Amino acid sequence: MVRTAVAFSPGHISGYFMKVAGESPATTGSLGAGIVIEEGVVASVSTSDVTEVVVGRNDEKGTVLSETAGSPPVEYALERLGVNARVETRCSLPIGAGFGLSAAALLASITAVDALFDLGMDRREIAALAHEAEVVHSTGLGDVAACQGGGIVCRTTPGPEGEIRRFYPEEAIWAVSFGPLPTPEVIGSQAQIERIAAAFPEGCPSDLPEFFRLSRAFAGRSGLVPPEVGAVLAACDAAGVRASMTMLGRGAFAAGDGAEEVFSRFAPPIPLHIAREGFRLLEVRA
Ligand SMILES: Nc1ncnc2c1ncn2[C@@H]1O[C@H](COP(=O)(O)OP(=O)(O)O)[C@@H](O)[C@H]1O
Ligand SMILES: CC(C)(COP(=O)(O)O)[C@@H](O)C(=O)O
Repeated sequence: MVRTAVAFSPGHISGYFMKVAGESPATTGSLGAGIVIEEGVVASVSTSDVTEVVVGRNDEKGTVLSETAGSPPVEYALERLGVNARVETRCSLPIGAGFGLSAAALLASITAVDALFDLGMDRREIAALAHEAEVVHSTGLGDVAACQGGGIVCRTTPGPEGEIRRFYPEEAIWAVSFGPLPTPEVIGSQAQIERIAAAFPEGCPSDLPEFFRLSRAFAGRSGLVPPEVGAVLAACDAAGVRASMTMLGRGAFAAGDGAEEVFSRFAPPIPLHIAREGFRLLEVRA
């Protein structure tokens, strides 16, 4: 009989980050700040003789936009756990566009695998394996650490066990996306990593306006802002809207009145919500 476990993880938009290279994946990661968003990934994991991962994307109404086979980081995690399963991930945000969906897919999938196979993993073990898979595949450095909880997150030491501060503003967040920016190409380049480190701001933001100020200063100095994102940010400046670039994706995010209107001049604005909680199991069904 096929059994299925379903789990969810929020996504995460980095406003700014800096890579910290350790001797192992566990000690490698990033420092930085970002927003954990309720728009994440649901993973349904079912018993199966062979491992198969299907990556699905829906619109807000549930209509399937795309379905592709395979996810190297998720397959890596299953292999490390020594299990075979059918994994189906569902998200609505675009993949590879700076919304931390690789980390969300890993956290949701591992949480569901743990429940399905009664592996007895605790939250720290689930996060440690998700982080390892992210680092090994260069798909992320700090998103797993962030998605252990909700809110606006500031990470001052690397890894899921690092120092993390959170606060929970009520503001609505908006995003626009012009497509992916391959994370491995950026975090795998020494020149880019050095420039990013030089742009990294000191300290943690104490409120949302300060988070946007620090993120925006970082984006400007990082050399990562493509022209189409630069145009959106300039329009936000002109309208007095707090905004910055989604790291690492070709897009922007913003808060407050006016954000939706300014973004709608460039691409369909995507409404986002600041998450209150991190990854979690939803159900196990026979
Ligand atoms: N929803 C998802 N389900 C399964 N795997 C995913 C998902 N999103 C991303 N991945 C994996 O991560 C890779 C992209 O990583 P990355 O560029 O860091 O994406 P993101 O910016 O969305 O975190 C994809 O090629 C895929 O292997
Ligand atoms: C910015 C990034 C290195 C990648 O983020 P994403 O493209 O969303 O996977 C993130 O993991 C971080 O360390 O802050």
